[in-house]
Amino acid sequence: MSSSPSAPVLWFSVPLSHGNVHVQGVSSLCIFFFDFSMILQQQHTRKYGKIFKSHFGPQFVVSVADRDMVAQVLRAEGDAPQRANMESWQEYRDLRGRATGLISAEGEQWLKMRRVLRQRILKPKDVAVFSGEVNQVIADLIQRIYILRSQADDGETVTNVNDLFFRYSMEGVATILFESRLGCLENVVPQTTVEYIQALELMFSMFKTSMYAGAIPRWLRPLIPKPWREFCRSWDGLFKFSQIHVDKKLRSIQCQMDQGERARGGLLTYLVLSQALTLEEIYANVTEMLLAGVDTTSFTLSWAVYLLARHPEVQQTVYRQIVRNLGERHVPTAADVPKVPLVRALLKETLRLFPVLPGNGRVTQEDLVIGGYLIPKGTQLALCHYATSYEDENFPRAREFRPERWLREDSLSRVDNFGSIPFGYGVRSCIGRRIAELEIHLVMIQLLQHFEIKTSPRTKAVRAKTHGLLTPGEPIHVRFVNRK
Ligand code: HEM
Repeated sequence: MSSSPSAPVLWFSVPLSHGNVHVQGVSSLCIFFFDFSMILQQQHTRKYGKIFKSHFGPQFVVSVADRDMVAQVLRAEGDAPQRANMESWQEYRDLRGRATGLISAEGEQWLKMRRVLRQRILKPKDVAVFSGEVNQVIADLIQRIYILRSQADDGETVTNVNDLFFRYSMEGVATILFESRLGCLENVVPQTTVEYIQALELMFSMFKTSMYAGAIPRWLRPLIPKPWREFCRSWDGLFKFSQIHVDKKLRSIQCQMDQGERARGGLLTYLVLSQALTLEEIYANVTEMLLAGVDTTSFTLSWAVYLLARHPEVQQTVYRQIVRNLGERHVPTAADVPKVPLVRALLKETLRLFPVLPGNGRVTQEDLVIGGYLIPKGTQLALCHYATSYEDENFPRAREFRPERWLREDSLSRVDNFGSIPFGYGVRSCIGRRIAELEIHLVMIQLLQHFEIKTSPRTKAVRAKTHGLLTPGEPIHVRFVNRK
């Protein structure tokens, strides 16, 4: 969009007038995607309006917390939108001679990889073929719930469900990405997987510190070496793990070919055989996808279970639809999901209330006029969809957990709603969305078929906190009670 001469120039701030821009001295951190604490999003939107400017050290960020303005920004995007500055990720990759993956790449490099990957995992029908593999993981998850319950005093409570769902999500996404099982849901988890989990934990535990490290000039690193060292160490661990599994697959494909067999398989086999990406690009992409696909899915599942336990009437309605349309024990596949629209609605409503990525980052690639303000090219934007998700204007009775609002027949629902875009929107939206949906839909159906999920005396009111991602502020404990 071209700049309008009459629009105030947001970048340099403007004298008070209608819709004046406020300069904030708060820390708006540009991390994984964009961590702009959900509390701050809401507080600042109330105080400063739906578009305001913040600064983090020398860096300025324009926050947009309005459904229509967010839609305007995302609809105006070019072919290769730029998310936010990923310099520290890039620097690590340069240092170790590694390639960038979808998250960290920009421009032509990103476009090339996205074109390849989107052919295989972007559409629901592409991932529907993984239903069988995901169901095997779900069978192990349910077994694990029986084991954990049997160890509880009341024979029903599972403590810290996120630990369980973390293992499920990791196993599920790895089954699809590596075409092999990792053993996360077994009693004794293999050592390489334990090491990966440690690297992942390290990555998240010092996320903010490491990003400060990225923002600190290099010459200061000798004085404060730890954050950068840890950042590199965690990436080393993540890359090492992916490389082990990709190489294993390579060897097995080679073996098949040596025996004159045609190698068949899923995503990884396709990537290897098509040679559309270099081997380094394959390592980088599976590393970044695994990183992006585990906590996001597990936190969402933890919240969904928490909400269902606290809203038994909603749970009962969803369960009744499952029994009516699929049966009590039918093992669902992707083809069954449209028959239970309340399960889809449950996921949308969970992500509206607890969007695991509460905001999203973009760098404008052209001058834009948003809300009457000129936003010059190169400005960093924070799209605050946590704030818009809680607006009554976008979602009537927004604080209530009402999955049915997402059903077409619901009188309060609104189609094409940019108020809640937990997977982003457009050409740079989440490439793993369909994988996450498959994993969550199928597991929610089966969990509800097997168990009634109930609060236990240990279930507290859990608040969300931001820690790079929006996470439960404390462990969630619930009872998994056998269905009669
Ligand atoms: C509930 C689960 C998930 C949520 C809420 C989620 C959300 C998001 C969001 C908001 C973005 C940024 C989109 C944008 O900038 O417009 C994103 C990007 C991305 N996600 Fe997810 N995600 C989830 C699961 C997954 C899974 C399972 C995978 C991999 C298998 C994955 C891989 C990625 C990748 C690679 C990107 C970067 C895409 C690009 O830049 O082209 N995500 N995700």
